[in-house]
Amino acid sequence: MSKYIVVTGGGTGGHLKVADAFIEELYQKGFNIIFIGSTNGQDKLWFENDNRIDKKVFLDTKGVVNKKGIGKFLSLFNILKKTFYCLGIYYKYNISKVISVGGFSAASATFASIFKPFCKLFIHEQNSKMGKLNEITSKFASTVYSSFHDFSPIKDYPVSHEFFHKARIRDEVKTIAFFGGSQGAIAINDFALKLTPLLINRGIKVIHQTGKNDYKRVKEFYEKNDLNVDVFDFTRDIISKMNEADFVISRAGASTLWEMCANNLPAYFVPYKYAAANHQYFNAKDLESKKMAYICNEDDLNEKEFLKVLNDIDIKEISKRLKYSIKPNAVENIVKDIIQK
Ligand SMILES: CC(=O)N[C@H]1[C@@H](OP(=O)(O)OP(=O)(O)OC[C@H]2O[C@@H](n3ccc(=O)[nH]c3=O)[C@H](O)[C@@H]2O)O[C@H](CO)[C@@H](O)[C@@H]1O
Repeated sequence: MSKYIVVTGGGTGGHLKVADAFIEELYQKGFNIIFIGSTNGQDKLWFENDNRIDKKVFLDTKGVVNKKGIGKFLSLFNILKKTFYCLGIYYKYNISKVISVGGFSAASATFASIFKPFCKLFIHEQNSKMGKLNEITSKFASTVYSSFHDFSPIKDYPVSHEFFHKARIRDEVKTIAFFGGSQGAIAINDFALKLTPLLINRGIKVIHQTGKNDYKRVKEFYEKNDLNVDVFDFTRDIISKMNEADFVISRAGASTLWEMCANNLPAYFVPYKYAAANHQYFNAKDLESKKMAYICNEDDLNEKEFLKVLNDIDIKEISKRLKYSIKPNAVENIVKDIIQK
């Protein structure tokens, strides 16, 4: 068997974080890793200088789903062209297993795995609703892994061990964090600007991740109003921020959501309403229906309503329930399963 294995996919932090978990586990197991992503999105930022990866390929591909007419046709044609390029790589390195974490970055490498005889495709779907690419290619996959779907042989989500190691049951809300996901969320930032003065008045500490594009505006607001907030655009050390927080107002991207579960950190989710098939809402709904989270539509965000929740919340009970919502070692178990197949 070839010791080379392909990991593909990316675009946003949610996909890349899972790709990173696979890369680390495969690296620990002594595999030679080929990563295939895109020049568009954040793939290069995450993996261009990564020494665990033997070969990095960044293809000039873009998404197809939101395009129309000739634009859609050209994107599809480009993906097809790059599919043949990936096939060349698969033959050269005798690839027999491809792991896709989805996103448009994964398209060409995933199709190539379907075209190559005796090459097996494994998909990790992060969300409660399947992405378009995964929906199409899952029919050809050996196994599809998902934390939200019962067909998955392993339902735990690949979350770094440190979120489990540093988990703690919250018993009082002393610190509240605002998280906008890997790109930040203006709706959450706007809400933070209204809510933070009220929280600070109550003696609550505030942490705020704004995303790159809105950082300046938010930081200036806090400075101008003399509000002492731990504000940053993006951090590589999100675990420290999560660990310090007792309650979080957050987008419901899958990686963030499961990391908070692993850390036993209760959340008030504000799903991104334009996410494909409204998947962020359904990601959060799964937890809310088990009384492990709150959900608020971004158009309904209201400080008074939030403060009511804050007065009534049994933070300890929710935090305790979260402890049983996810188990560690998901990526180890998935990789073991892939190796056996
Ligand atoms: C707008 C959109 O379509 N977002 C999608 C994207 O979200 P997004 O890229 O925001 O993904 P997630 O919330 O799943 O993951 C973000 C990752 O970045 C990390 N992080 C975040 C902030 C920070 O300062 N530092 C840091 O390291 C988080 O800990 C997490 O691991 O992919 C997810 C997984 O497919 C989907 O569920 C989301 O719906």
